[in-house]
Amino acid sequence: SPCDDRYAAWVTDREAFQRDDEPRYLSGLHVVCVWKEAGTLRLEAHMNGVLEEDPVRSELDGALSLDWGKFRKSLQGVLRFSKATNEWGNFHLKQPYGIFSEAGHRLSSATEVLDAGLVLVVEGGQWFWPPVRIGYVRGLPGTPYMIETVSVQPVVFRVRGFLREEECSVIIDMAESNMSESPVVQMEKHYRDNDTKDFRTSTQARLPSSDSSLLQELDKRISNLTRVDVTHNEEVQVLRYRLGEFYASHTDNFDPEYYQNVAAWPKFSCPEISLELLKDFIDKGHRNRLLTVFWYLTNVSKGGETLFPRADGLPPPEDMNSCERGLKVRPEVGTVMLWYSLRPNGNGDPNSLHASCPVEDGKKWSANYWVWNKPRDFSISLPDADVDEEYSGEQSVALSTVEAGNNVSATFRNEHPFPMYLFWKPPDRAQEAFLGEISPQAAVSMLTFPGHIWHIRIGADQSSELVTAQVITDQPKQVIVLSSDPEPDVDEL
Ligand SMILES: O=C(O)CCC(=O)C(=O)O
Ligand SMILES: [Fe+2]
Repeated sequence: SPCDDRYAAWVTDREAFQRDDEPRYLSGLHVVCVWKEAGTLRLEAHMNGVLEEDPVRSELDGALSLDWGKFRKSLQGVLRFSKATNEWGNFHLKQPYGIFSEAGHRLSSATEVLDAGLVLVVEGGQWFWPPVRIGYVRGLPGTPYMIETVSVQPVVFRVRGFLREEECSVIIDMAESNMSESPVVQMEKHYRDNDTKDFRTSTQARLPSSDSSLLQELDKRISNLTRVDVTHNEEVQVLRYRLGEFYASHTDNFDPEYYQNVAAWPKFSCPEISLELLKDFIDKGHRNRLLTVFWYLTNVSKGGETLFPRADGLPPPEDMNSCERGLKVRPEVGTVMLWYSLRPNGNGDPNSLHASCPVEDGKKWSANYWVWNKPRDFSISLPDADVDEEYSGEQSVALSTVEAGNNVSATFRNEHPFPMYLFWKPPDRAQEAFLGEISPQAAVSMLTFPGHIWHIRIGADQSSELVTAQVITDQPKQVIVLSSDPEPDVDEL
């Protein structure tokens, strides 16, 4: 198909799925190529985000390109998904599926789909970054940020240097005078035998964006990262953990199974949400937290890691307070993590379980930035996709994009007999992003942008000796060979 050389950035390696207790694919995210040939629309679809030897192929009547509603219906037919792929019933509350270009634009006509050629179809209705594989790094178009995959199940990314250190201190200052005990909406399953204090001991403050131009700017920066509109986010929740404080393993989304009898709960531990609202506010599961952008506002010298106990294919932990097993992410000031609590099909992802390990030295400041799959304003109801085939989606997100074609593929080849270490140097940031080792006689490729600066060092930390700094030019494919210049041998002269 005409998309053959574009698939690689959008499909995830089958080997990257480490769990043997669930399917090795991304449920509900389909990578689809659409093109016109002699008046017919041709389609090739790699279902559920993995490259298939035998992709779904189909032809549609060319006239469909004039009728968005029928086009959507036919595309859904070819991809053979139905609203029933969602596990919570009440399908009229499920949101219509979304069709996006590679740049993350929500498409709203068949002409746009044909122009895009390659599209991502997301059953859950909102953009979803495919993880591709652990260690995969992609540049966020139009920005200096690099998105690094740190886990595939759950889907977790890291973006270093996303917040400036000065921004982090301003946020801490804003929060410091407003700290209160962190509320926990305890799952019904747990509330009987758990006291909130055994579950979470940090303190928190909510900061409304309306109070701060910095927070408004961050709303935009984050929406550009998530490709989800700013109307979907909660007020940021700043967290402070002092020595020994922690948060046991939990998921950030709400599983409706656990919230069926809210009014009957003897103790309701989240004063922010009124009882009457709670049942409705999740639309019986269809209105939910989609993802978390987690901000590290300080470094932590010991402990305080964010733990994903089910990463690396691990079984569900028996002890929600244990920090023994799992993927541990070390807080670094200015870094943000992005993880998805829902799968692309809109269902909850139990692998997204995570915790904050106890701080063992100093203090940890961080923040939750929760993004929902639907707008937070309950008065905005999305149309029922069954009756509204004309649905063109919510308003498109304002993205600071350059054309996807401005990506540069840079290959660093190490011809030395020892490993070298690759760092990306964000503009106006002191902290560099460590992006991996290049073994002797090996090469590493990165998606990057003209003007990006890469540092090659002899050790894996930023204080080790700088061998060279490389500025990316605007050539689409660049090979940077790391070899020692032949030095004149003084003895022989
Ligand atoms: O502090 C962390 O690393 C995680 C905190 C968290 O998951 C939460 O507050 O929901
Ligand atoms: Fe959390």
